[in-house]
Amino acid sequence: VEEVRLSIDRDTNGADLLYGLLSAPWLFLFYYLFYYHLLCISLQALLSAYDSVAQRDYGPVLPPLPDKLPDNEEAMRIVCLMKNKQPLGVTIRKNERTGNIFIARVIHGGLADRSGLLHPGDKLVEVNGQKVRGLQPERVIQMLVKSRLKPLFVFLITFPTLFQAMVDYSPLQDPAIPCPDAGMPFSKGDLLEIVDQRDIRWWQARKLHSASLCCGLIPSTNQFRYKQRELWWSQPYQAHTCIRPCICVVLGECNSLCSKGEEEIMDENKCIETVGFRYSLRVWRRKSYSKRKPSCYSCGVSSCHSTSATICEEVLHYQRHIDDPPRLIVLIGPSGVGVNELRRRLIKINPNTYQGPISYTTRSQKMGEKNGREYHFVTKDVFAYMVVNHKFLEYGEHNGHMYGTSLDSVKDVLDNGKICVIDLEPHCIHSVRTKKLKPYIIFVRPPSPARMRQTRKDPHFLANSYIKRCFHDKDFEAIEEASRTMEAKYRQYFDCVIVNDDLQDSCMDLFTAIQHAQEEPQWIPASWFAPDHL
Ligand SMILES: Nc1ncnc2c1ncn2[C@@H]1O[C@H](COP(=O)(O)OP(=O)(O)OP(=O)(O)O)[C@@H](O)[C@H]1O
Repeated sequence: VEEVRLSIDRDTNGADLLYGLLSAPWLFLFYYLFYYHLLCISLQALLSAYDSVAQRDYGPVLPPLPDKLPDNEEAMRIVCLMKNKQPLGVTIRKNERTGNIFIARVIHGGLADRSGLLHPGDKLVEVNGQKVRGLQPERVIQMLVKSRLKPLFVFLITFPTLFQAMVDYSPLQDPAIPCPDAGMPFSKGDLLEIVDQRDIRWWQARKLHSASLCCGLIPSTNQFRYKQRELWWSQPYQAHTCIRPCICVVLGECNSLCSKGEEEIMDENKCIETVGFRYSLRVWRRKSYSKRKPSCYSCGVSSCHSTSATICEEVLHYQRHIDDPPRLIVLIGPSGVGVNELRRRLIKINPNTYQGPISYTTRSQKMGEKNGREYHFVTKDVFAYMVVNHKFLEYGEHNGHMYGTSLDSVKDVLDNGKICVIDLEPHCIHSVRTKKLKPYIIFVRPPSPARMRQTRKDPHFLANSYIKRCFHDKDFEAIEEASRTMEAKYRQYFDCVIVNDDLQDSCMDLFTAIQHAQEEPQWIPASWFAPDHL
């Protein structure tokens, strides 16, 4: 200001004055400093903006995991879907008993289908952090629909599809397999996870509970059927050795207990104390084995069931609910191994928990017997009517009289809340493998013939046993042979195997197995389970 006043006093030209002022070095320095400062500020702002952008987490904020997680972590998934106007394309089902919500169907071509993230059978746990258990399906659908144009987080548990092998398979002996080394051998009863079913002839699977996590090729159901047809046509010239399916057998084929006179078997009349046991039926069975004649009475339902036409059967993990009826306990074993002795002891020790079904017979009622206690006494016509109407799980003839175990008598026991324990011929297994009965099948295996000789001929034991039966030495080899044959053909159906060596130990094993069957989760065919599960 001072400099400008002096210039005016000196009557200086205005333009010169302005020029002088603007070109003054101090002003230039001022501009320079000012712009430099501005530039620094801008750069700083730019860098801090960059930093904050770079540091910012643009990933989804996942809802916290629920407290109770299943042991199998692989089964859990959190799925994030961005919904547009299109419907999600899933239907929901609620298990009324447990309140669990499941995906029932994934509509082909819908959003869920195209995402590949949701599958039928998946259990929904949370939708956007909100628990869904117990909610009505309509409410869950609303929750799914609401999050249009916002990320939709679904916490779910998937159940891998598992199958149980129904045959033995050896790829190295299969001439049809494209690469034998890529094949996966398996045995009846193995649990398989089929990971790829796209190829019509060869699936890819891995074995559960196996040290190797690698997948291998196995024949598809189509390929298996084709092999079966080939096998059928090639008989008797050449048989496939790579697949050993379960082949339908006739009674007597696998039970080769050597001949035994009826006098060696305790007289039926002395067996009034065997109330409710199918003693006569067993006597009849033994007679049939000894004569080795195929019987047409062996089973009420066709024993040549379709499972022989499948390579594997889908299974699911099942935990019996407290309100479910108890599972049917089926004991299977070669004649003479001690199935009846074990069953009788179990029921005798705890008659309030275990019970056998009351059999039907056409023989006349004896003194001291009561209809519906020892047997249901019926006429031949009634019995024939029941046979025709598939009422029996198993039936047969002894001394001109018919004997049979009906499905209804088994249901009566189960409906009373008791655990029904039956013994059955293995080829009749299919008659009990139903959703309602959910049988737990225990195979009773003999110990070595030497141990059998020791235990079965012990006079002290015989004095205390319920059923007194004399064995010859050759019987023990026959029992072992029958057991081997039975196990080879039917082990895919066995849930548990008990070796009947020391009777006390075997009783404990049986008791533990039955408890396990009723209280612990088990693998059961998906067909016994699916409608409630979904
Ligand atoms: N662990 C055991 N130790 C010694 N003896 C046994 C044992 N288990 C069973 N027994 C005896 O073996 C004989 C045959 O048993 P049981 O009648 O129960 O056989 P099963 O398998 O029911 O045969 P079947 O179907 O032909 O009647 C009986 O005398 C029984 O007491």
